[in-house]
Amino acid sequence: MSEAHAEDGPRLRDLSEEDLLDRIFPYFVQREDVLVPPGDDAAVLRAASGSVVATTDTMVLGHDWRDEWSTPAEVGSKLVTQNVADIAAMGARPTGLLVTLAAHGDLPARWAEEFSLGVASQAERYDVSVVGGDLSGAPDGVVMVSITALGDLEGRDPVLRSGARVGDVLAVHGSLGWSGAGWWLYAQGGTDPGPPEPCPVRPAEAEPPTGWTEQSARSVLMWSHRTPVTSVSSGVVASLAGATAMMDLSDGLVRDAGRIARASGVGIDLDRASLERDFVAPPLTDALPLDVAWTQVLTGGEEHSLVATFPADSPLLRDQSDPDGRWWVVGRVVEADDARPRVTLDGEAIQGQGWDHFAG
Ligand SMILES: Nc1ncnc2c1ncn2[C@@H]1O[C@H](COP(=O)(O)OP(=O)(O)OP(=O)(O)O)[C@@H](O)[C@H]1O
Ligand SMILES: Cc1ncc(C[n+]2csc(CCOP(=O)(O)O)c2C)c(N)n1
Ligand SMILES: [Mg+2]
Repeated sequence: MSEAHAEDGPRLRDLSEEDLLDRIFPYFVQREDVLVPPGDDAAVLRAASGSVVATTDTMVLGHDWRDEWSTPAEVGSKLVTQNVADIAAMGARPTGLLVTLAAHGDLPARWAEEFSLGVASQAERYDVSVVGGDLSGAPDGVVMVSITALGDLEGRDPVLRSGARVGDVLAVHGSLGWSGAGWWLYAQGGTDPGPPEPCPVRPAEAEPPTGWTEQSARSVLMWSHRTPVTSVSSGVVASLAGATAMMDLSDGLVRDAGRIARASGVGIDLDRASLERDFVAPPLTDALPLDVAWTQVLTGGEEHSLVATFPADSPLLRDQSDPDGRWWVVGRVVEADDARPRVTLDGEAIQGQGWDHFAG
């Protein structure tokens, strides 16, 4: 909502913290495991299984989003997905979110409200309550938003990065490279051509549609960049099916698979033919040159699909019944070899390693 800056209406500096919270609290629906809702010094949540999964993720204006590209609601929605994906990647379900907004006083109060609305609607998608947060001022021009997410393993063991074993296969749930491709299109100076008719859906939501046009392909990729999605139920299913290691894909397949490989003391060899058949495909190849489509599949960030390793004979890999989409095998776990990079493609080194916050 870049227009919000031009809008009349109060700025944050015109409101007390209570005034702003009074505008924000009504968006947040409390689920039954919330014993003390937002408004006291801290919230109280039921911890049914006796352990709490906890993670946090932050976004900064200019570094993680641009107001020309993303509405405040889309920023809120993406922040929720980033955090929920980390909970899902442990094989847990999210139970509570704590939301922090640190902003300069000239920010329209409407920005904070629409951001909160985006948080609330994406929290609804993942069936998780917003149980509190924090407000802080910031220097001119600075807007930073952050969520701390809590989750419950419901009695399951957590799925760590360190459990991959030689002989396992590496599989991906959801899309690869769509968000990174959207970012690339924006960075090229592109604008979203607008929702195509009929609006296509992403693979985590339903069957991948066919019949893309360049316009519908560009639009869905740019949309995926603004509002990526993850699947909590698929993380739980993977855990129940015996996933040996799991992560959400935030910094690209090669870098994140490298994290599993390092934590597990193994190597991972990606399979070019599988990636080409199942991922270097429409809509990516309708909107991007082929080499860019490959780069985004291998290294595009902010996808928040899940990547996991499984024993090669896991029945889940042949199961196509999950309405949230299936797991696609993209590689295999091999012995670590000091003479080769941790992650290879058909045994060869890969150009480009994915997103790093400080190196860019
Ligand atoms: N400033 C910090 N202090 C303490 N621990 C940190 C800090 N930053 C990150 N960590 C921890 O380091 C680990 C890796 O962090 P990282 O942010 O890369 O993981 P992630 O949340 O899966 O990634 P992403 O932010 O890309 O989704 C996590 O366990 C995280 O809690
Ligand atoms: C304006 C702007 N510039 C660059 C990017 C790209 N970007 C930012 S963070 C990230 C990786 C995931 O971060 P994290 O590990 O914190 O989840 C990527 C690929 C963007 N979204 N907006
Ligand atoms: Mg993660």
